Amino acid sequence: MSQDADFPIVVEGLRNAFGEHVIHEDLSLKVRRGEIIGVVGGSGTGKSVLMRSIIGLQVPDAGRIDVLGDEITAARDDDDIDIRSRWGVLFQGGALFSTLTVAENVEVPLKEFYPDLSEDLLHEIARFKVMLSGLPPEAASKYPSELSGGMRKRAGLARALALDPELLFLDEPTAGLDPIGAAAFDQLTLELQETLGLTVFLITHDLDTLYEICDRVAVLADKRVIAVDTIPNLLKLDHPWIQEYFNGPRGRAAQAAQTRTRAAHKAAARAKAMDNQPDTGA
Ligand SMILES: Nc1ncnc2c1ncn2[C@@H]1O[C@H](COP(=O)(O)OP(=O)(O)OP(=O)(O)O)[C@@H](O)[C@H]1O
Repeated sequence: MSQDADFPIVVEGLRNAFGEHVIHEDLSLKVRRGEIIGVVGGSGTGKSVLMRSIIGLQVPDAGRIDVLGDEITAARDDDDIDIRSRWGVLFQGGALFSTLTVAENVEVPLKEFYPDLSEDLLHEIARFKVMLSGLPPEAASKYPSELSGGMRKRAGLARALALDPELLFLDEPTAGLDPIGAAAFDQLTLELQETLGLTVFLITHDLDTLYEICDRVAVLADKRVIAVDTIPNLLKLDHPWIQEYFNGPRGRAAQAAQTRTRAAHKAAARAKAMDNQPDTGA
């Protein structure tokens, strides 16, 4: 299999700086097809700048980025990136157009990439994406200001899914959500990844999200990705930030919560299996 089939995102030797302020130096990262990769790091370590570089919104000073086999860093401008329709992005805060309804927001990328679609088909696709994002049908005709924070995130997700992307970029999707809303959003992300076969690049500070749904976690520190691995393997590393992050009080609480969730799932599965046992009358 070719490299881009196995790794839809490949970043090599990336350098980003704003004036004297160097954000990334010789940063490399390979994202595997079909995984949910969590991207973590202290505030200001450049997680969003990395995402913006990958989707061509930030031109790096050096390095090479390939997405789905296309060299993003060779593109002259945004329109030169032919594969923009193959990814969807949920920016921090949703970045919805406030003067458009949720359905109209979802229709924006559809109209851009498929200008010949009929109005009826546009509406139908938008309604389907709204439903896929777990919003009630009536949300389609609402304006962003009429929605709760959690519903706005889902509306942003509906727009990110508009073009049936292969890659989904999520920038702090659970930030600002209550724990129940955050857990529901995590499960939605997992379901979408499993049913649509998405590769998900997920920037987060949310330890529960990392434990619950991420296959691997990339850690940004010292201007580069210092490790990419499963959480159990990251815990074996003795980097101070990794230890403080995953083994600090919040990290341990998230780990304990995951153990409890797994135990509850196992108990439920056992109970279900018992219910399905044939009744021998004994
Ligand atoms: N357009 C810009 N001009 C100048 N500096 C910028 C620009 N964009 C980002 N930066 C700086 O780059 C650094 C990394 O920013 P970025 O938003 O990627 O951090 P982050 O890791 O996503 O942080 P957080 O977790 O707080 O969201 C910050 O110091 C930020 O101020």
